[in-house]
Amino acid sequence: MTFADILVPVPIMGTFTYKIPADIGDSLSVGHRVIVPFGRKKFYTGIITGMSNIGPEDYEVKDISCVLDSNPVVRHPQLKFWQWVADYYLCTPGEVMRAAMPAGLKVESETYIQPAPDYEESEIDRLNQRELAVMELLLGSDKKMPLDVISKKTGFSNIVNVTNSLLAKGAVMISENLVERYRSRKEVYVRLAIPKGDNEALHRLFDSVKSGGKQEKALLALIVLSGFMRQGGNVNEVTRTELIERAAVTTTVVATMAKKGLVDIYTKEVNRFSFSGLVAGKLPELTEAQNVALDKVHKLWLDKDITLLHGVTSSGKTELYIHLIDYVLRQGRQILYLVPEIALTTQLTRRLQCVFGDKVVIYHSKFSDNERVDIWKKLLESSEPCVVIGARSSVFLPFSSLGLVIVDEEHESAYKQHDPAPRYNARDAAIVLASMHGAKTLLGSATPSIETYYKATTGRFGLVSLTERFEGMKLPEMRLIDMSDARKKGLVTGTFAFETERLVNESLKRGEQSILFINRRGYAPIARCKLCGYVPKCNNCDVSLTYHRHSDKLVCHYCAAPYSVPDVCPACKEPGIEVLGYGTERVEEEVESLFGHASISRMDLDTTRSKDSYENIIENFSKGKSQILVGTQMVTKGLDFDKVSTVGVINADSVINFPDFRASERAFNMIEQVAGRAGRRNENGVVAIQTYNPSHPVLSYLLQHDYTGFYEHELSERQRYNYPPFVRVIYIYIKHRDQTAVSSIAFEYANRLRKLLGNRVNGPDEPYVARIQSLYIRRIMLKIENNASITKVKKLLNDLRIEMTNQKLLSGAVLYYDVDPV
Ligand SMILES: Nc1ncnc2c1ncn2[C@@H]1O[C@H](COP(=O)(O)OP(=O)(O)OP(=O)(O)O)[C@@H](O)[C@H]1O
Ligand SMILES: [Zn+2]
Repeated sequence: MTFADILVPVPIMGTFTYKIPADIGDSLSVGHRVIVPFGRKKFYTGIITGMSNIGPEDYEVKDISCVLDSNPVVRHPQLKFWQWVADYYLCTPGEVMRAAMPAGLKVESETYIQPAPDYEESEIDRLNQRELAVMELLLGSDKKMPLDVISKKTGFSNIVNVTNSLLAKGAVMISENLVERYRSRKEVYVRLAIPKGDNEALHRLFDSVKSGGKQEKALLALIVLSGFMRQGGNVNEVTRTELIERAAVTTTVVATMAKKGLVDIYTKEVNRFSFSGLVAGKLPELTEAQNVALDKVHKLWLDKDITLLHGVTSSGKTELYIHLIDYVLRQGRQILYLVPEIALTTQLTRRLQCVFGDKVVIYHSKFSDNERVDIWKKLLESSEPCVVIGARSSVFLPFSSLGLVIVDEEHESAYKQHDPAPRYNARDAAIVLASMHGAKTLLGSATPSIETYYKATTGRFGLVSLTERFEGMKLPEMRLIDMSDARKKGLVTGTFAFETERLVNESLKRGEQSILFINRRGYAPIARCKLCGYVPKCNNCDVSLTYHRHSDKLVCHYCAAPYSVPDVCPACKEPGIEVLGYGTERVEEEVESLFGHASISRMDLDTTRSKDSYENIIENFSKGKSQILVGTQMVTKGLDFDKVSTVGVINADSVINFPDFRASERAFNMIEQVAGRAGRRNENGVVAIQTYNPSHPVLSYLLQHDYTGFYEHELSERQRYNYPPFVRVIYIYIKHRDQTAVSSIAFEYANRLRKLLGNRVNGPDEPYVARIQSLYIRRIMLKIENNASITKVKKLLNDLRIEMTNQKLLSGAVLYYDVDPV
């Protein structure tokens, strides 16, 4: 073949054709990784998606620069899946590729700059101040420097402009270098320098070391570890680390032995992800109710590909999954087990490892890039049955024989990626992935999403229910606390009603634990001048800033920009800035003062930035080292603790009052889920729900743990106001630096779209936060009937975008789609 279609990780539609150099033609196939020149100067990693002998005639085709691996790194079905994601979520396959592959597999070029060789230092006074700063930096170092380093060292954010003007003055030249980020891991091994079975040689080895000395110890250890004296078979490979540990000697001893020719030291590339040698254990015995449910799942599998397991909290859904995983592993196939949040992998991994040993593989973003590449390669090289536990991006792994996909907590909005593209929902993508593999999908939840439950009750999905908790535990008692009433009566300290405080205290006295849920991180969500009412806002986003006590900064939760707390109010110049409201930090502080004798942990984005922090917090709480756990939605779902009896929902209203058609659903799920952490192994479970709006309908269903009642109520609302599952929603976002421009572009776009789609088009509106990172935002909502052709609508949207781009009506604007927003 002479030409290859190559997918490049850029947001441009379609693939690109390149010429295959004659000398490598035979070794290439679909899924191979190559480096190709792209644009004026850049190089990218591309994936071959097709090959042919006929090339394009209307333009000159560039050559593939080089081939990166001897075998394909992407499987054929993966490419099909990428294409589906791109088509469905209205983005480019290149964007999907960018999200799908670990960065370590995407070699990219970086721009370097250096002084031009014929540049005279005497010309330096022709440079302006910024140019001068860059030039001095370059002349002071003898190497060429990457642009981003220069930008960091000079503090200039727009380094491209300076570079261009320096180029124009002939002061610098630029070049592109390929940067390979993935580093394979090398391990050092030691072996005896004699053939196995040669006893004479072995004697000679021992003769040449001092009896009772360190070298003799090392020899003995090496013989044991390698199984050198074993009858038959090969010797085991022994790492130097193992050897020096076993023999209690230093590396110098081993090096000396190598010098004397007693042993050989050699290095080998190893996969960071190696099967750990953990052995499998026994399957848990199921209760009768669980067994009935399991049989029902198997029976449904005869004619349904997708089944919903609706089981109340702590009914043992995980135990059921374990049995199904075992069944599929025995068929020699792979399982993908999706969880919405990394926090959930800790307990789950342990539970699964007890049963499946080293067949358990974990994959998520807290792993280093190198580790992720190694897991990718492992799955690529072997089709061994295994179970992969992962967050949403694991749908992109190179599975070869998927037999089952489990989506735990399927209702979770964390399955949806918001930014950047692809804006996919891993639950829905996983269903498609499973069907491409001929695999089954099991969705599990105590509070299924409205869409899923609708499909399950109308026969599209199978439905299996578990209505009882394990060991007949009761669901916890729900207590509404009317905060305005409590405040009136003076029954509140800080943010805690006396009642909540009392419940936590009683738990403590019984030696039990409490979880306190507050939906905001930081110390206080608002800062304000108490004299003039001024509220500091982010310079780039249309939001007020959250005060973080730990760093003593005001932080924007949309762009992460930190600001110092002003000593005097910028508006009235008086020292009047105070902070209002409660976030996790402040609740933690208050808990410390109320329950000083207890030990407290906090789990939120800020306390879980490092790789093992989740594990430590959860581990500490599990083991009873802390008694009270304060946290954001991270503490609400899926965690399994024996001793929690009190759960406090500190501010239910902030969960309920959100301007969005899914607000009620989200509130019901979140509160029912966090309630579900209480009373899993004791009968004392109580949930205190603090609210200023006790008559809100969602709360009345929560009080009864009445999921189906809530579902029916919500479904009729959705029907009345024409929302999913009765229509599909696509949001069209338009962003621009200029407020007037964004308005008129969005208006024009909506008008043209309305001519095509009529009253299916709603808006444009300003979303809740109308400016983020200096871009003003408008949103158009599209509601499409379920029986309409979604393909046609998507084509229409794409055509309209192209038409408006060609007429230069979108210049300066960012436009993207969010399909099935959550
Ligand atoms: N058959 C069983 N044998 C032993 N222990 C069980 C069994 N079924 C459930 N359990 C125990 O009961 C607890 C709750 O089970 P599990 O975590 O699977 O519930 P869940 O339905 O997934 O709950 P949630 O929806 O809250 O995540 C766990 O500690 C689990 O080990
Ligand atoms: Zn901001």
